[in-house]
Amino acid sequence: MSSLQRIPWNPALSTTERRRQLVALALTSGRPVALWRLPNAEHARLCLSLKVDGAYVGLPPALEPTAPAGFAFFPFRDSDHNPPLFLPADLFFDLGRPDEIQVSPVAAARLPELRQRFTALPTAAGLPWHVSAQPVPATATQLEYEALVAAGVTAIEAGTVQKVVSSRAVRRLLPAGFDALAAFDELQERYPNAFVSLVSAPGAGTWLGATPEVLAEIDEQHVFRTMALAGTQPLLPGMKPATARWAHKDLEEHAMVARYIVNCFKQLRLREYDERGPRTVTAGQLLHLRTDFAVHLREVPFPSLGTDMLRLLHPTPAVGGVPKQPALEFLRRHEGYDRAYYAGFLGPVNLPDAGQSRLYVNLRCLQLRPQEAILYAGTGLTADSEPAREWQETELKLRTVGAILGESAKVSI
Ligand SMILES: C=C(O[C@@H]1C=C(C(=O)O)C=C[C@H]1O)C(=O)O
Repeated sequence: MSSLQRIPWNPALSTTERRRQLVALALTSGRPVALWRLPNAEHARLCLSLKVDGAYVGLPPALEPTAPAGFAFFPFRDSDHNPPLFLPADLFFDLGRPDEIQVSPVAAARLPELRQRFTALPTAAGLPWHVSAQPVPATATQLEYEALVAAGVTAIEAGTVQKVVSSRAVRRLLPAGFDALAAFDELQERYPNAFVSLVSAPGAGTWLGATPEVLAEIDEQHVFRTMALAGTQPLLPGMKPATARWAHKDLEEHAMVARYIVNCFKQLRLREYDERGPRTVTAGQLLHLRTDFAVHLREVPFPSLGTDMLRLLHPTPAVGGVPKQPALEFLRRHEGYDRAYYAGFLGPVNLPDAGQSRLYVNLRCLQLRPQEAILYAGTGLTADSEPAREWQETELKLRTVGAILGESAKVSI
């Protein structure tokens, strides 16, 4: 367990400049950095790792309070191309407490050197964000995406799968003068109830997003939570979430995710969970159906519940399908591109304190490249899916993170 030590810190810089220079400290020395803002929180937090290869791990992180503190960044599918990352918290900065910085024993031992490097950093230079070494993914045209949806429906009709979540990538030019930190701030402002993140790591590249979906969290009250989030419609002017009506297809798609979560609890022989929903929630300009699950960890003798559930849950049928393996196999064969960290999961583990972890599904996100952004979106398919409507749903989902790119052009290939 890495016990962080609080150190008073008062450089002659504003909070925003402190954040920027900490990011610069990481990036100019080839190190990973993560910046995030929890739903409905006022301030963002930042975690920086000193050891680059300490970051590469195979398994999803352990969430017990005794496990290392850091930031998890996991791909949709574990592969050499997209390594699962865990960024140990060597430096932890809470923008709500800008006059202190928390350091691991490793960082504490190197403080004089770190302070010196920090002070010597230029303040106006561009930031050398990490760029993924993987090729830019193939992007589907409307025709191609609709053919993928049709293939999914055929697989459902044939009984190979009950549900599968198809997705696609889109390339957009970055607007002139694009600044990833300013974009992060814009996402915070636009989406107060989303988990907003900006992660840059060697091997993974740089990812920015605002997701509505909790995968696994343990809060300060020792409550484990997860959710089924599936079923989507646009939030139209004058519409109230409480009176939204849902199509049979959405209810069915949602029920499959909720049932999957209940099955994960069953596999662990845990009966003491609280289930609420489904109810309608807003996520940007969209409405979703959501069922919340909670377990009071003080009331069940199950200290590893968070860790075990995380391993069973990912990827849930909100982003993969049912049954899991045939759905993943369908996607591997038909989807035609590498999702990389889209639909993976990310978030702080044992931060800001031991016993608190918050992992989210990496949705409504983009990958940053030097001149362009790659945006990702998917839709759950059932037997009733209509290809043109599913395309339209991906267009709507792309607007969440796409909003920060303004009217920037699509990259035509
Ligand atoms: C796959 C995405 O979203 C997921 C799929 C949803 C659906 O099919 O209705 C809804 C929310 C998310 O669980 C995405 O945003 O790319």
